[in-house]
Amino acid sequence: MDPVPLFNPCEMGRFTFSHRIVLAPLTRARSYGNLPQSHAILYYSQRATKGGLLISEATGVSSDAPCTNTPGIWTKEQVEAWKPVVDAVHAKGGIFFCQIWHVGRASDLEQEPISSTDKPVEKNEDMDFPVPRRLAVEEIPDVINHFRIAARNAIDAGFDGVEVHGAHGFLLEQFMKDGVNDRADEYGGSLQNRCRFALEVIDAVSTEVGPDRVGFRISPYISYYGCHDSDPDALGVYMARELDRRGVLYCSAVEPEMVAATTVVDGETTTTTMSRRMMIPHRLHGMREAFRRGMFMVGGGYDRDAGNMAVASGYADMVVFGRLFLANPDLPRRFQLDAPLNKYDRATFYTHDPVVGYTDYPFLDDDREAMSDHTG
Ligand SMILES: Cc1cc2nc3c(=O)[nH]c(=O)nc-3n(C[C@H](O)[C@H](O)[C@H](O)COP(=O)(O)O)c2cc1C
Repeated sequence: MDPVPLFNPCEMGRFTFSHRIVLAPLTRARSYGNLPQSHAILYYSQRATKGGLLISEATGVSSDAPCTNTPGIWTKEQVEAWKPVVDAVHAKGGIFFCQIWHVGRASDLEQEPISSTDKPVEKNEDMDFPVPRRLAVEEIPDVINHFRIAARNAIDAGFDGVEVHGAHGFLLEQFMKDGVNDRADEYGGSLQNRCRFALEVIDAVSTEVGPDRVGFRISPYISYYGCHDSDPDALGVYMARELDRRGVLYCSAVEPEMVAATTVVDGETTTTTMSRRMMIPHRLHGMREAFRRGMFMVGGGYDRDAGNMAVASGYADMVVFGRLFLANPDLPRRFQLDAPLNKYDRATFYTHDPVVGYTDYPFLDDDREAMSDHTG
C-alpha cells in the first residue's frame, strides 16, 4: 500500500503525534445542566488512538458562556466530571485538548448576553436571539480572567492543553470581525484593535498554562451568526502572525465554505454536471506562511485524499475532521486501510440522547463481525 502522509508521525513541543488526523471540536448537546456526563467517556474514548489528537466540544468558561446542554469548565463539579472522560482518552494513549469558549451574543440563555456590540444576531427561522449588552472596556479583564481560570481548570481536569475558540461567530469573533464590532474604543476600529481582546485572552491563557499547551481556532471566511469580515485574508494573516510570535502550539484554521467545482471553457466559468462535486477552496496559504513555528491545522470539508494532499504538500501539518470523525469512531484506522466510511446522520448531531447518533456509530470490525455472522 502507498505511504499515507496523514500517518507521518510528528513531534511538537512536549507532544509526539503518531498521526495527523485530529478530532474536530464538535458540540453534541449531551451535557445536561452544562455538566459533562458519563456517556462522554465512551464517546471520546471510542475516538482516541495512541498519539492521536482529540479536541473537545466547545466548553463554557463562565455561567453566561455556554449554550444549553453544552459542557462547562468553570466549577469544581465540572472539573471533576471531566476527569474520567480525560482519563479514558489517556488510557488509550490519546492527547486531549479542551476547546474553551464564550458564545457572546450567539446565546440561547435567558440572561442578557455580552458582546462587542449591542446589535443582536439577525433573527432566523430557527432562532430568535436576545439583544446583547456591549461590554465596557473595564469589564473585559474579567472575561479574560474567566478564560484564564478555565484553562487552569482544564489542566487540573487532566487535559493536555486548551484550544481557545476564536471561530464561528462567538464572542472573540464578535470582536475580531468588522461586520459586527462597531466600537470606537481601543477594542474596535483598526484590525489591531479588533484582535486585541482575542490576543489578550491568548496571552493570559499562555501565561497560565504555557504557550506550548495552547491552540487557537479561527474562521476568517465563515460568517456564522452574522459575523462577517470585509478583509478575511488580512484578519487571518494578522492573527496567524501574532500567534506565531507568541509561540503557541497550534493554529487551527477553518476553510471557507465549500464551493461547487467549476470548469473554465473559452473564458466562461461554468459549473458542469460532471463537476458538481464540492471543492475545498484552499484559501489558507497566507496564514500557513505566517504561522511556521507551531503546527498549522486545517479543517472544513476534508476527506482522506484531501487530507493526505494537504500534509504531503506542506499546506498543513495536521488535518481536523468533523463530521467524518463524528460518524466513524475509528476514522484513523479506516483511513489507514482506505476502508469505507459510515455516513453521518445530521438529524442526531445536536439531539440529547446518550447513545443514538453519539456512541452507536459502528466500528469497521463490527461490520466485519456482522458480515461473518451473516455468512456463517
Ligand atoms: C455537530 C457539529 C458540532 C460542531 N461543534 C463545534 C464546536 O463545538 N467548536 C468548533 O470550533 N466547531 C464546531 N463545529 C465545526 C467543526 O469542528 C468543523 O469545523 C466542521 O464540521 C467542518 O469540518 P468537516 O467538514 O470535517 O465536518 C461543529 C460541527 C458540527 C457538524
